Amino acid sequence: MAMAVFKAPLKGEFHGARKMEGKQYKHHLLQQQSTGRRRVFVQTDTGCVLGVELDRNDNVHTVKKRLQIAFNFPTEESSLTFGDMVLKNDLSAVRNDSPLLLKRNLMHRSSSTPCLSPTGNDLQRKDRSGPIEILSHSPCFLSLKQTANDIVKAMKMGVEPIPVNGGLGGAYYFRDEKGQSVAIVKPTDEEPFAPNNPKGFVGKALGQPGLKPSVRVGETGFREVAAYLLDYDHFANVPPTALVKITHSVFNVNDGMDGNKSREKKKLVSSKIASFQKFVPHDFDASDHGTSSFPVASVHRIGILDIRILNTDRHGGNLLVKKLDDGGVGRFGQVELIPIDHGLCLPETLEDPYFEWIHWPQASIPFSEEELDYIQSLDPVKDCEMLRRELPMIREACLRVLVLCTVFLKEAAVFGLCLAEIGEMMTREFRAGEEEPSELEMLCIEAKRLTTEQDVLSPKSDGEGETEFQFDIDYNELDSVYGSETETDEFFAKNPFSNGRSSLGELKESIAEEEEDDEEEAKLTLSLSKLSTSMKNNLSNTMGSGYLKPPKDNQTDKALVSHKSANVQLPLSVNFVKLADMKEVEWVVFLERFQELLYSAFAERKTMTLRNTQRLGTSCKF
Ligand SMILES: Nc1ncnc2c1ncn2[C@@H]1O[C@H](COP(=O)(O)OP(=O)(O)OP(=O)(O)O)[C@@H](O)[C@H]1O
Repeated sequence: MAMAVFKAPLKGEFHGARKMEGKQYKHHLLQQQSTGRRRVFVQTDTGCVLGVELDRNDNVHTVKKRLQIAFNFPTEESSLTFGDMVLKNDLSAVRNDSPLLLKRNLMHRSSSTPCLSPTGNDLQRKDRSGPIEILSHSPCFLSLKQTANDIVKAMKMGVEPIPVNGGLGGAYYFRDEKGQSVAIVKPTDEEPFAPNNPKGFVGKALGQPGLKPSVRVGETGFREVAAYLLDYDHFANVPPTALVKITHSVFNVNDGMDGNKSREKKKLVSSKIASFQKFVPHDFDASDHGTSSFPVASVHRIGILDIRILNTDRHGGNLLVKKLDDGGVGRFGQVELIPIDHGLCLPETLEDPYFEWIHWPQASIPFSEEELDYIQSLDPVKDCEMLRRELPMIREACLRVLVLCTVFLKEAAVFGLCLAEIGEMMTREFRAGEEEPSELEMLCIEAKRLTTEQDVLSPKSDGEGETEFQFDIDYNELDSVYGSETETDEFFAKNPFSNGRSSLGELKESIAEEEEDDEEEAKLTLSLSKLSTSMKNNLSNTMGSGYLKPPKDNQTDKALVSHKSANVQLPLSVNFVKLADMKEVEWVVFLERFQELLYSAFAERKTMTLRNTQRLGTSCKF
């Protein structure tokens, strides 16, 4: 049953348009390589942004020196990071237009540290970039370039952006000369809990675990862009989205990490890294009205995207609805669906997704031939290559989630499962107040167990020079964010956001932790034993009883306490299985084992659906 998903080439028909424009892009890359000149955008962990021109001779040291002058703070006590990578000295991996993060070490930051914006106008003078700079020369963003030009023209005429009232994060409608909204801009440092959030949800530095523990503060913007880039041929209708460096006085800058005081009165100009999405005129969203008028194809296409990117936030408000005709008095005619807000997709670990469409009748209708062709044309390896190229800051952990979910989708579609069935297999259930792993997670747990039994995991194959993923970096990051071991313990004791381990990576192991692991193990075994009979039967039939062995990486991210700041109450979130802690060789074996387990899991799911349909009677068929 396992398909050769990694060998399947991309089919031209779905990706043709972007391929055509690729030549121009390649030319740009070659030019850049030959001169060694690059421009990067350095963002401090409190949100301030500066464009910096690099030449061939630059290294981390020389760049930090320049930043020290510009930002007016000692940069030797800080680290420069680029996605997963902490840059030591060499800058050759850094690509043109990349955003870099300058993080101060903990001892130099306190919650009262003001956001770095020492002399806004000075900074602007040193930074020669324009008011809106798209952080890519890729042809994928050509239409947005025009939108950006229209906005700049309008700004010169005095047309001001309008802050968006709803939502937890800072967002702004930018307008054209006619005063019409043409783009929605969401600065990364105004996300929920980020230092410059305008709605009082503050308290964390960029790079720390955010609203969802598996999505770091300041990293929702590139996810929005990833969703657009992965939506080949606008199959799901994601509005064009780019990462930009944008400068305007409308943006919010707080006085301190924990402060709600913005410097609104001063109205200083500030530069931000932000997601920049085409504004799509619409009539309402999917939470406002009944869903029966939604076209089956639109629901399927959006569902296919949500599955690939493990969207944890597809609620009704994130599906805009545009009426295409007037269906007569009191009736809706044709509508178009526009999926927005993909900031919480591609988490760093497997999470509980949220698929609003899961119980819509459209999701139970089999995929069409065209949809099946599209799914089969997907190539997760090429997707990763493309994302690494376009969004070099993307974390390997996110890419693994993308690969796993795409493999799952492809295999499930070949087997004949419908959208609802696939979504259900990915979704966790709550039983007796406890969250249980989804069927997908159970399969991963088992695949991981089988992987560890392989020869490749013997010490000699512990690959030298293997890629180290962000979990390794996390230890350092957490040390620098939360301090030394003692400080860390104290932090976690005070901060129920964590259960004493990083939500994104384990901290040092200790004897106490092993004891805790035993307890967790017992708890999880109990939890797993309560799993749906489908999974249990299925797994025990195909794998023997060993499958109940619980994972070692169970983590709970607990609620935060005080009002609004990062100490707001957040729901519990459990991490049943990590993907990024596997070395490359283990990951490949894991994927093989995973695919081998799928057939019987799908068969069992199909049997369950049939049983339920028979029990409910034909009237429940859509
Ligand atoms: N591309 C778009 N075109 C038109 N309107 C949009 C677009 N994107 C967002 N909006 C509008 O802006 C509102 C806020 O956007 P969005 O939900 O993406 O922001 P958010 O800050 O992430 O919100 P939340 O905290 O609810 O997740 C949406 O409810 C929608 O009305």
